[in-house]
Amino acid sequence: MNPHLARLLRIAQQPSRRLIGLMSGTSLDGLDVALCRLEGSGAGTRLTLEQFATVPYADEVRQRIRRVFARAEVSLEELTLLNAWIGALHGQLVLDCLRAWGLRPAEIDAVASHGQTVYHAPAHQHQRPEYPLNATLQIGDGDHLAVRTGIITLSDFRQKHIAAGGEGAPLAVYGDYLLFSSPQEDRLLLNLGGIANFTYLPASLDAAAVFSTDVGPGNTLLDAFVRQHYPAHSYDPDGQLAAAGTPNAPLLAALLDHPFFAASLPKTTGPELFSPDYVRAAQQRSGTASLSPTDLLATLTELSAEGIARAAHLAFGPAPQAAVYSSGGGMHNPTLMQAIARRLPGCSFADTQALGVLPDAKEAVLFAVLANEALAGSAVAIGAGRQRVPAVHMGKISLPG
Ligand SMILES: Nc1ncnc2c1ncn2[C@@H]1O[C@H](COP(=O)(O)OP(=O)(O)OP(=O)(O)O)[C@@H](O)[C@H]1O
Ligand SMILES: CC(=O)N[C@H]1[C@@H]2OC[C@@H](O2)[C@@H](O)[C@@H]1O[C@H](C)C(=O)O
Repeated sequence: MNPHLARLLRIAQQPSRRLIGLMSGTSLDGLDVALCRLEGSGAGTRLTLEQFATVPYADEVRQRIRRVFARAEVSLEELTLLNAWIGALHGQLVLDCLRAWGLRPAEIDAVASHGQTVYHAPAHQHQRPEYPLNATLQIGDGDHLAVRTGIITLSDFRQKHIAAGGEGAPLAVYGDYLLFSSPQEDRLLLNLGGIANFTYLPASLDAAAVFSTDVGPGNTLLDAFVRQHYPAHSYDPDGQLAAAGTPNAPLLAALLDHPFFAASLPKTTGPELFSPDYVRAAQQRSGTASLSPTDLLATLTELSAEGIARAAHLAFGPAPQAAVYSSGGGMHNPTLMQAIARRLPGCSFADTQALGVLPDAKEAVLFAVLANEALAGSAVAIGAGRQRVPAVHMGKISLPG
């Protein structure tokens, strides 16, 4: 037998696994690296986050990704080169983290790599009748990562979700359901990333009622306009710029005038829709093109909060009551968090540290959990009807030799 397959079999049969989860999101701020010990699988999963680091991307890396990120037409050569280059880069960053943590690659059972989303195209968003399907693309090839590190690598998780009828996202629902369900309270796990999304976990523990959905922009529009108007910054530090401005009601109304916000749940989206052009078009329609940068940022902050509230109202009625646990970089933005809390007065707010998982690590941890399920779990059956979540194992397996 191929010795790598024999090792894979041993890893799958072990009572626990040491996995590294990797996530690079829409903010392009860097690679999240989570070293996890996972015991058991499924609802019996016990997670220990042993190490976590966000390795910042050099500007050159961010600039290269931006050449192909969320654009309908790109250089195929650039995309081809980036796919291999990012796979090898992520492999090198894993080796750098292991060295800093005093660990050898042989001490890691597998790497679970999300890669870098470059384009997300659910059918309701691309609306091309000749392609009646959902699609998404993450680059950062798993074989390059496996060969560079010498570690078995699982990657490209979203394709199986789509092949089984999903939109390829949010995948958080699997990890949230396995790690954070509680009979004590209804919970909303709210991720404030470039795109905001939440997972509903009922206190009833009824798996059929569990779902996860994107809700609209999180940080992506805020970041884009901060970079444009305040080149020394890549985001609105602590929401101070937005706090100095005044939300503009006509612009907010124009920004919210899109079918996405009223579309039934679950749904996904991305910067392909919520782009700077989306904002500029809304400014033209509402006659607010000359808005001051702080008023624009104040309005975009309200947009992110309103998208979250409207999805919560769609799901739970006019007065949602749940325990909200936030994660993602947007939770560090007090102006955004206050705008959300104002719209959900019946909810309590904490972050996922209260549930034992570092908020900034949560997405990288998710991919370690997904890999653990692929290696040692059984397909998780969640949701029902339109909110049915594909009960599949996810991740392509790359052997290092
Ligand atoms: N102190 C802060 N004040 C305001 N915003 C912040 C702060 N810290 C982080 N952020 C926001 O969080 C973003 C990074 O968070 P995160 O890593 O969750 O984004 P992401 O990787 O794009 O997430 P996702 O993959 O879910 O899209 C930053 O770009 C910024 O918008
Ligand atoms: C296509 C894609 O990369 N989507 C991301 C994005 O970032 C946040 C939100 O949109 C979420 O749907 C998803 O990532 C998280 C990890 C998810 O799949 O749950």
